[in-house]
Amino acid sequence: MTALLEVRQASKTYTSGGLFGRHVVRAVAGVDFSLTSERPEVFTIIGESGSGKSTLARMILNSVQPSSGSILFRGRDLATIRSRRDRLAFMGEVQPVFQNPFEAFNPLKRLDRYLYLAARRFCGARTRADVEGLADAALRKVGLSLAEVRGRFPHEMSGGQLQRVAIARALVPEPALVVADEPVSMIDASLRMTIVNMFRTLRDTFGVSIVYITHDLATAYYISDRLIIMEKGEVVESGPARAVLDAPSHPYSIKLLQAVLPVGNAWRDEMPAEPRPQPAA
Ligand SMILES: Nc1ncnc2c1ncn2[C@@H]1O[C@H](COP(=O)(O)OP(=O)(O)OP(=O)(O)O)[C@@H](O)[C@H]1O
Repeated sequence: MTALLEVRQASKTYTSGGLFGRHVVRAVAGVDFSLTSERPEVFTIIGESGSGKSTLARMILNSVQPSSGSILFRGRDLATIRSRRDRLAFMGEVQPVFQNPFEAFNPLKRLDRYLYLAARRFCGARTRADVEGLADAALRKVGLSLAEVRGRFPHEMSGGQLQRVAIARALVPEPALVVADEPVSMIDASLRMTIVNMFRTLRDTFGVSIVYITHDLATAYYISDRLIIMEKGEVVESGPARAVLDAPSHPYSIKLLQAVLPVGNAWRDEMPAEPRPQPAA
């Protein structure tokens, strides 16, 4: 069975500066992991700022090319995706969710337009009924509906609601994989769990695999099936989430965990009920 995603010895080096001040940064160094296509999971990439998480995420999304190594989606090397048609097909299967929902949307553009555009672009929807039906179905997966979002501008929503719309937009093409780069770090702390729980629902109810990128061990512990911990571009620890976080062995992971565990425990004990997706209209 072909893997959904394979990251094979992926590395990325950035070079900046001129002839005399050349500066080389090894952002990602020889990262290996794979996600099966048989069972959806939440795979988490943990690391502090500058550890290479976002670069790795961009390589998985095919917006940054590895300097060496390769990334395969359903067995196909992303480097071979060149035509517009192939790129659209790939983007329909692998969708991003970014950190800041306020930056993801133009403040002057109504939110429903983003969903309609995704329906036309990725699903080939042409009629108004089809476009609206797809938008509504995606919004219902995150506990919203088109009636609640139609005609509204970004400033009319809270950060948490906006991030749910951003997730809904990513869900329009029914992707197999969502790559979520720090999706809750800009969200009010009281709403974070709602978003994090949503990823669990996507996995369990809608069969979507999630690559969840975070520096936050508490949410990682709560939702991840497996994880890798990155430091300076390298994977320093990997495995089933609970096993790694309950008994970290690398000095960096131990340090990370000691810094946040008391908060994580308190938070875990106070988890709110999981939000339910709404049935289709
Ligand atoms: N386009 C670029 N040009 C040069 N260096 C870069 C570029 N993008 C990232 N880097 C460098 O690569 C390293 C890894 O950055 P990256 O953004 O992937 O880490 P991160 O773990 O996602 O950090 P953060 O959470 O702060 O975004 C950093 O040292 C960063 O400065």
